[in-house]
Amino acid sequence: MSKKSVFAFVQLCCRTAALRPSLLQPQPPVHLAAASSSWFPGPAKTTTTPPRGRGGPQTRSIATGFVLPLNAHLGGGDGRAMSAASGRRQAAGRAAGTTTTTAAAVLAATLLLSSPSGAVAGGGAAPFGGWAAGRRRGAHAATTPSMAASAVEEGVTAVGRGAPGQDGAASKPPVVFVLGGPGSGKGTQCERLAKEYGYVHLSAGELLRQERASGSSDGQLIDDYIAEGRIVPVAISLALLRKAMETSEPHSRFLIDGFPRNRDNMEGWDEAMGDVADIRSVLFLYCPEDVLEKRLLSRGKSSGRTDDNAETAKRRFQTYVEMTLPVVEEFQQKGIVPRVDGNQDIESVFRDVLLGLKSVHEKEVLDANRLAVEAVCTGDWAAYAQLCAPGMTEVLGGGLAAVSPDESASASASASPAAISRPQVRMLKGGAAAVVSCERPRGPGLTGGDSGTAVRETRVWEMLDGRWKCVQCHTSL
Ligand SMILES: Nc1ncnc2c1ncn2[C@@H]1O[C@H](COP(=O)(O)OP(=O)(O)OP(=O)(O)O)[C@@H](O)[C@H]1O
Ligand SMILES: O=c1ccn([C@@H]2O[C@H](COP(=O)(O)O)[C@@H](O)[C@H]2O)c(=O)[nH]1
Repeated sequence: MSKKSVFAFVQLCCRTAALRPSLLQPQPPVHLAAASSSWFPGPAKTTTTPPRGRGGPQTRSIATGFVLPLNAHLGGGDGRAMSAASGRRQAAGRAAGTTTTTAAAVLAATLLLSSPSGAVAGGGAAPFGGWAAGRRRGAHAATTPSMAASAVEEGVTAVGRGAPGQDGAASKPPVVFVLGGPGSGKGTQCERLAKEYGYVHLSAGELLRQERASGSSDGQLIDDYIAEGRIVPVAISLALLRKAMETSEPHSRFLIDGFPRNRDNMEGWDEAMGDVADIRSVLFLYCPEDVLEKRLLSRGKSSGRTDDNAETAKRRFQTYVEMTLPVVEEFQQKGIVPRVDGNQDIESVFRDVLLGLKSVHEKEVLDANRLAVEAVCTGDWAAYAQLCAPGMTEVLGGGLAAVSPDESASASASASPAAISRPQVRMLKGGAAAVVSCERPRGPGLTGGDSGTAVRETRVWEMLDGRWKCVQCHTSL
């Protein structure tokens, strides 16, 4: 791509950069150790920031990393908010009811044999494709401006699931278990979370029904257990779950609906998956039995499910109370169980589900933010583009000299890993957007200051097509 077309692309980015008004409403005060006024500058403040030095408010193209003047109303923070001291670089950042732990160990071996990848839990070959394959830094680093520009164009079309992981650890697939009584709304809520938040929804019950329908040799056994409202032996359900996880797109985040249902499920999971998946949360939907029964009978009019009848519903509820609730309690003692009232309209339940998953989503945003900072500090614009929304803008504080593409490219080769400090996250829009502020090393893209000092950076993130995408970045120098 020629320099001219890079410039035209950058101009287009600047013109089309549209901040969503809802994100720009003044926010209640937040506790920010330093430079709190630059945490989330309201529109009035941004328009009055005087240009300083050679540029005043500027925007850096995500394509090239070099700095351009920004004529829009976006504005930038006061570059002097960062003191040398505060800106110093800081060092980086389980058969139903009867099996035993021994059975879990046998199960683990069975799962290894049945695993298509032959992966050994916790080591050896990558068990979950992109997750254990590690980070993709370096190899993707653009080394010339035109490579960076085309990487952006590819990145823009490559956004969505399947793009590089947004998880800082990037070695274990994140999992949220979803538990609750039969008919409490687990499937309904998971479907929506999957659609809007990019999770892969794995219903253990649905996997069992599919296995039964597939003509599997376990079909009759599965049928009997389901019709009786009992819990299928863990070796079967877990092998199905594991296979589904392994064959999902790389870097998927999983919602596992209706599992683990008893202690054996739990032990089986720990044994086989404890080292290869990261349980982030156990979402629990509670609902009175009479409501559950009504829902199941109503669903039974069209579902075709052999267990959607009054008799099986009663048995399922009993199994839930005797077997599943103790599992929920165990997770609760670990402090990872958001409890949501499932006896509300679907919309209200979803709102509470999002509140329940707030800490999970906060961690995701912080991880994405860390990856973005690393990409900027190492000049890995291809990786950066994957984390940014199309038309994303960057506003830099005053006093900057533009870095040339060549400087950016050569600096990327020698850049050290980025460390961020004092990250602050605030979730917005019911959890679909967030603002993250942190301090970071200056990185290769910024010149004109003491290279040993840090800069304060505030990024606005939005959940777009199931991925966290940076829609704007303000950097105070
Ligand atoms: N909040 C709600 N209010 C009213 N009806 C609901 C609500 N949530 C789900 N339903 C309905 O109740 C029935 C059961 O919901 P859903 O299948 O999501 O529950 P589940 O917990 O996944 O059930 P199971 O464990 O039996 O698979 C469905 O017909 C669904 O449309
Ligand atoms: O891990 C599991 C999940 C499900 N079952 C059996 O399937 C039915 C239906 O499950 P839903 O989650 O309600 O779709 C359940 O009553 C169990 O019999 C299981 O054994 N183990």
